[in-house]
Amino acid sequence: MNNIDQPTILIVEDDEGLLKQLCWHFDQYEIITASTRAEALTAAKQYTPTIILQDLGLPPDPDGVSEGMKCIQSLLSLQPNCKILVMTGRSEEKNALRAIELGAYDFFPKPINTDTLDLIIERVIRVHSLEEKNRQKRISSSSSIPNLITADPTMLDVCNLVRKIAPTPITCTILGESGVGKEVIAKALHNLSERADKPFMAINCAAIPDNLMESELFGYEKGAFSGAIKQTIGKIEAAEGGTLFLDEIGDMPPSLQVKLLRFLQQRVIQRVGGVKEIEIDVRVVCATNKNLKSMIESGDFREDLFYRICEMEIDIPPLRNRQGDKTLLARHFLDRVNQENNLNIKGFTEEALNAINQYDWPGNVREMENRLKTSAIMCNNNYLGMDELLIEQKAEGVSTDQLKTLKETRTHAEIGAITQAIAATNNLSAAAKLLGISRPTLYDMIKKHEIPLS
Ligand SMILES: Nc1ncnc2c1ncn2[C@@H]1O[C@H](COP(=O)(O)OP(=O)(O)OP(=O)(O)O)[C@@H](O)[C@H]1O
Repeated sequence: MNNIDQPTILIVEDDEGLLKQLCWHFDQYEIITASTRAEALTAAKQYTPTIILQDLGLPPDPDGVSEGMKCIQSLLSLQPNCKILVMTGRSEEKNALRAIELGAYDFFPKPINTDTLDLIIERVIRVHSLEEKNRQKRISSSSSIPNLITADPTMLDVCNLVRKIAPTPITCTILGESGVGKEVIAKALHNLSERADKPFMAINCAAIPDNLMESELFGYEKGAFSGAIKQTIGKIEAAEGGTLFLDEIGDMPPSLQVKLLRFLQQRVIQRVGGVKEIEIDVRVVCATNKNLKSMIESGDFREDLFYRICEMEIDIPPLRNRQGDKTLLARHFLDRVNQENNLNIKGFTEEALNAINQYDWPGNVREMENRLKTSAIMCNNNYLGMDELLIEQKAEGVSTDQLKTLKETRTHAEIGAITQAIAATNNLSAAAKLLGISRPTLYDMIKKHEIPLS
């Protein structure tokens, strides 16, 4: 990724003499040059410049501004965070203002006064560096939950709830499809509580055979059954003082549901084969992707246990329903894979990013994490593309869950686009430009849809 303290400057200028002069003047920076829109786009993709100095008169319209304006728009849709400084002729103020409307950051007149240009560049570097730091801070602190990245309003509500109930002894059950981050939330409940320095013990009720589950949970005394060669404590006892996370609680065998209920009511256990009652102080957090209420109706889950473990339910939405999270998480995982494997993949191709946003991610965040890990390792280019991502693009057409009223569809699309633009730019002016609307209109829409800004 771009080093914000050592900026890269892309100069887009078709006048060779001026180009040389600028390169010579800015020899303390990393400079890339381009003399056409196509070259500028290729260079922007490859080097992610911080600043772009761009002439408005570019071929095939060197005496007009049409190509220059198009170049600004294309560069900004590719690199919404870069700062474009437009070079204009003395009498081109109107064009300069149009360029600013399109998203350019500033303009300066030709012939170039290098002292003025130096001042502008220094200011732009400072602003860009601050914005970049804020963007990074916002991503890591938006949820204020360690290891949980989100910008989705529903998820941010979940994070608020987690912070509120973490310090309490409430028994929570986290509901949601596989891979949505239920264990991340369970760990957050532990880490944000006073029990944080005590153990967090997780047990996956679906992964342990029924006949071993009781000894796994409650432990056993020596000689309790053949093979019990020494006294062994179970997960509940091992979690003493901390948190016990019962994952896939819907798979708990009925015989053990009674024993678990007794433990939750009396807070004592007996090891298998033992007679002594052992007092235990643990906070219990459960999770499931099953519908416990219908399991109660079919007689597969005890109603009394349900009420014990669901003093508070925390519902985690699937990734496909979260606004802005697909892009945010994809970038987060790509950064992580880059770091962990010493790679330097700069981002996604436009096609790949569209595919990431259109795909439903049935395996949720886990699927995305794994997919990006393998794709990045296969990637030999600067940008991760469709060849590595291997996501099938959705066929055109209307799925049943798209059959909403026109108003609902529009509202959903507006909220999604606004949240994504803000997540991508972390700057309301740039977001408005990216969306092709004015800043006041963006404010009105944020207010209308009650979109949170932090
Ligand atoms: N919001 C998030 N930000 C970053 N990483 C996340 C997020 N949510 C989930 N993950 C990562 O995705 C993976 C799956 O998350 P987790 O195990 O918590 O899901 P789960 O809902 O408990 O899955 P299962 O139901 O299969 O047990 C983990 O590696 C986790 O770190």
